[in-house]
Amino acid sequence: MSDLRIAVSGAAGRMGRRVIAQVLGQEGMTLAAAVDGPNSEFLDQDAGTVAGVGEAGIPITSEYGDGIDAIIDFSTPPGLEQAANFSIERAVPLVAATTGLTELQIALIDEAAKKTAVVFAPNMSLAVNLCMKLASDAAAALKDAPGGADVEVVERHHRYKEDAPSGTALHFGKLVAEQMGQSNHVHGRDGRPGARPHDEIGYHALRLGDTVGEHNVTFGLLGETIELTVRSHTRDSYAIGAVAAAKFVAGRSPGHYTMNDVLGL
Ligand SMILES: NC(=O)C1=CN([C@@H]2O[C@H](COP(=O)(O)OP(=O)(O)OC[C@H]3O[C@@H](n4cnc5c(N)ncnc54)[C@H](OP(=O)(O)O)[C@@H]3O)[C@@H](O)[C@H]2O)C=CC1
Ligand SMILES: O=C(O)C1=N[C@H](C(=O)O)C[C@H](O)C1
Repeated sequence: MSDLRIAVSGAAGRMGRRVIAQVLGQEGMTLAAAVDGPNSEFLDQDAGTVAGVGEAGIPITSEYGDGIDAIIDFSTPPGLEQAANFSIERAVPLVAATTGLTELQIALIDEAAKKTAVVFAPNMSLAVNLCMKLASDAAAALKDAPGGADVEVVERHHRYKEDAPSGTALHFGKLVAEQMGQSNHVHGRDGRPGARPHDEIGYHALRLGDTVGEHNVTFGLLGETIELTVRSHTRDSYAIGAVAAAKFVAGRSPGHYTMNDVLGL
């Protein structure tokens, strides 16, 4: 069987470099394109060298070319748009990992899923996706808890992160609200907001040094507390999941697929 030809979008970024390292290190997979921003200082440089894993023979460019079996996108909202438009034009399967997207950008991903197979997830890690299932189960079990259960989501990321709260934190909140019905999503608290109502989920975003990514979901009951915490120690946890997702979508029927599908959760 011929190698799976992967295009990496956001190639010179923190995540793109780790995805390139995974792609180059895997049997049955080839790096077909490495796309970065139009003004990237890394244009024309070798993608493997920039990733720190030795020459790959693929230059970083600002455009996609031919012969791509799947795109893995960890870039910026405009980078995601470019990747999704290419995916739509050529029916190339897409792994969309960029967060902080607008409704229009999400609609573009939905458009791609009509043409090809798409995994769109705010977090590609096994541990985080398993923790999401646990949070959903906990929320279902606690929805009628005597005295009610207050839910707060706290996330910690590196100082360079541009969106807040993280896409993962928002997804944790969405999953909890699907079970418990909270309609009021509050970002931080200040002043004198008064006693906490039950229909609220609070989000708190910490930005600290080089923290890779941490999420904590707390269920506060009267008399006891449950906390779920998941910590990513290296970006490889996301890159490994994204490469598994690319293998999963390649050659599959059009539609949206989840990381639970990919990871068998
Ligand atoms: N789903 C998941 O599991 C995870 C998602 N993420 C998300 O991935 C995204 C990237 O994170 P991170 O790697 O830390 O960010 P970085 O800022 O390190 O990297 C983003 C890269 O995208 C490049 N870029 C800009 N425009 C385009 C374009 N049109 N096409 C292709 N690339 C482009 C940037 O180039 P330039 O600097 O020249 O603009 C930069 O090199 C974020 O949204 C983050 O939240 C991160 C980790 C895990
Ligand atoms: O920007 C990051 O680094 C991360 N972003 C994703 C998010 O916003 O949820 C996933 C992960 O937490 C790392």
